[in-house]
Amino acid sequence: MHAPTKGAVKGIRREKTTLSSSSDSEKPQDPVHVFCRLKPLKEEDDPSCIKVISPTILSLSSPTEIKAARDDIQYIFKQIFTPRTNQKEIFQHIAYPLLKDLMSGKNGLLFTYGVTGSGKTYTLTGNQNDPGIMPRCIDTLFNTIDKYQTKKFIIKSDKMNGFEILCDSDAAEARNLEYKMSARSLKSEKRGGAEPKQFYVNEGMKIDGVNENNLYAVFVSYIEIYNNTVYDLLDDSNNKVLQSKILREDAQRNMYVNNVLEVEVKSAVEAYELFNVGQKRKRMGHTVLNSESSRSHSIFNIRLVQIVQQLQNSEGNLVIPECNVLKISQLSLVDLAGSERCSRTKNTGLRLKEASNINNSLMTLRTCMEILRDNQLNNANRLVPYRDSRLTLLFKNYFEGEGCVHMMVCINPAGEDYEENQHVMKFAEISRTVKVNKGESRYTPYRKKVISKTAVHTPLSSKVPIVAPLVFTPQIPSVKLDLENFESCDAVVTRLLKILKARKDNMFAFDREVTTREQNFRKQLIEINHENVISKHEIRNMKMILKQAKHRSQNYETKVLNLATDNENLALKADELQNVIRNLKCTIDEKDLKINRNLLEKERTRQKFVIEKEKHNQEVDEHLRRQREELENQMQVKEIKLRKVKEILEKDDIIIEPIKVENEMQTLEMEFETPKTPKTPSHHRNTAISGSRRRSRSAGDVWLEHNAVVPTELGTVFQPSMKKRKSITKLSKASDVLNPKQSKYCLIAQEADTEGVLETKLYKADIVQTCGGGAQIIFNDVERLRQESPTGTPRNT
Ligand SMILES: Nc1ncnc2c1ncn2[C@@H]1O[C@H](COP(=O)(O)OP(=O)(O)OP(=O)(O)O)[C@@H](O)[C@H]1O
Repeated sequence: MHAPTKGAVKGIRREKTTLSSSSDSEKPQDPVHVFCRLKPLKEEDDPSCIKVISPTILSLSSPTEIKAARDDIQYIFKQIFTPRTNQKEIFQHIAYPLLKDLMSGKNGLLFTYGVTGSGKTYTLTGNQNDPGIMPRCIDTLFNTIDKYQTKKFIIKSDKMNGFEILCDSDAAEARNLEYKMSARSLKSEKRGGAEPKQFYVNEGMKIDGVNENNLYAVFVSYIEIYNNTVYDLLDDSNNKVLQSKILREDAQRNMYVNNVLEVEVKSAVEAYELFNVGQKRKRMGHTVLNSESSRSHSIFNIRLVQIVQQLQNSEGNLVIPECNVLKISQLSLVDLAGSERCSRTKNTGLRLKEASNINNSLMTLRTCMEILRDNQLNNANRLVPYRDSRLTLLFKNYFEGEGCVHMMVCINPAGEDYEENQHVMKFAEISRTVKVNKGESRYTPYRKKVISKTAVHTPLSSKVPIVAPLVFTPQIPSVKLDLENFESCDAVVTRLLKILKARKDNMFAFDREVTTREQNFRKQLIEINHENVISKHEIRNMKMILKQAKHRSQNYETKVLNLATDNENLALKADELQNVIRNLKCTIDEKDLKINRNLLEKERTRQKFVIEKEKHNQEVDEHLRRQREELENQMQVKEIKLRKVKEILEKDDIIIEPIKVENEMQTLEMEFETPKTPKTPSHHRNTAISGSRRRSRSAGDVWLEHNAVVPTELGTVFQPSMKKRKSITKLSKASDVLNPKQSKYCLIAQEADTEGVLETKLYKADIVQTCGGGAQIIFNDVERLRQESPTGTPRNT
């Protein structure tokens, strides 16, 4: 299988050899021609999902049960062929124009696309009674070039997607070899009882306008792409299993199958036989939907090579090309495997793997078409993923380079194919809008290796001077004597004598000439011999060089092969890495999703916490408010009590000396606080607001005033009333408490905080004499005096 040949050709004057010199961007373009063929329904009144509206428009409608849910969708094609259209009409409309292009040196691609069992193989191959596109193409081609063909093996594939011309003797040798081989195989066929060959009736169609000045040779190859691997169906290497082939790019960046067998065929029968050989090797399988389903994509390739004797120049006149040129064109007929839904086919195991590979490659084809269309419509520059599948990689040149592309969409209108037909129609719709460059005739120069036997000259022969033949003169004439006439006899004898005399005179000169020539000849012989020896030596050297060159070329070939394999492996690795990248991207996406989910969760928790906090703060505030109210209530109660104490004190005529208020700005707060400790027995409990009895009693008590610090002068109104007292700063001697007159003890402590609040605490106690002669101090009251500065200035204490 070889890809279309394109690109400028070295060594040829363009104006003489190519018909167009426009740049790629200016090249005229053609859309992909998309045709549609409808397969006959099993029964005429079976429900159909297709309605033909016009020769170019059809509508696809859903089967009856879900019809209400969706509307009919219309699709446009270049031409629609109804079930009544026969194979010949299909050939004439679809393949004939491509054959014409082939004859004029342009490339063409024709492929069938559709759901499994929709009639792709039937359209392309047909059967013995009703041949399809492929056999008709071969017939028509050979009917056209019949007597203008080259002798076999004059043109030979160079195994690098190009062709070369062999000399007559090499070609004859190759023909002999083939003849012997075919005789041998014929014998073995006869012995083995080979299968009868299939033939069909050639309808004698021809293509008009063949250039009778050119010589033609046809080469065919047949490959299949099975599970994304390329195989040569005509492989003659006697291997039991077909070896996979790699795809390579030639010097003009055309894709081709490396080492594929291209067989030169001289008749339609030969070509069709080869097709049958390949067909037997093609992977077919039985599926639920088709008893003979193609499990691979198959590509039958016809390459036409023309030895161009005359060319048309830009004015349309015929001219003789300046150098030998070949015109190479090809037509690829592709039978794609059918797209299928596994749920319908119920495939398992190998069939399932095949189906997934088929669907993947068709998916890649669709993606390529979509991106191509996007690039063309929107001037985008997206990378077309040809490399994702062998199928698309092989046909890359058709979509990127030159060549007319025809696509036959095969449709089974049966209702159960509705869903799959929808996908097929969408693909057809996309393909219809993709444009490819219009095909152009391309020419390749070649060097003819013809060695004409008549023209063989040794280098010496040209040096040898042309010498006149050596003749001994004068020649002796033939004489006739008339014996009856003595006089005439005498005259003749006299003439003869003269001649003999002259010959005798010439004899020495002739002798000399002979000797000279002999010497010259000898010299020449020696020279020739010498040259011969040199030539032999040279030939030996040349042979050595040739051998080395061959060796080198073999090494290069091996290297190239290895590199190609490496390249293939790298491409595979790249594919794998792409997959890894895809998977990693998926993982990253998943992780991103997780992170986002976590962030969301965190935010939710934070909001919950804020709400909780607010709630808690409200509760604390409420609690504090309640406590404050409670304290205020207690304060009110205490104030009432204080007021009552005051009234009592006023009644008892206790004079409280007014204390001069030094700072009018100072507010005075006096607080009598009863400790909230559990109540002590009543005889120890003497508070500042206890009854008048205690007050009057205490008036006579002697106090032991214990100032732990030097108290600050408060200058307050209320002062502890201790008329009789002894002041100490340190309780160090026992006699201080053992004095029986002292019955009261008061410890004075003062504290100031940073905001200027000064608090004086009086811890009051009874001094009780113990029976052991000691004394016990029992605390029973605390008086607190708080003094606040309205300015809040801290006081020095
Ligand atoms: N237009 C037609 N007229 C008559 N018979 C047809 C037509 N199209 C298809 N058939 C028949 O339908 C059957 C399936 O067709 P075919 O094998 O060509 O399908 P396919 O699309 O190549 O399937 P697969 O993708 O599975 O290889 C065959 O028996 C074929 O003869």
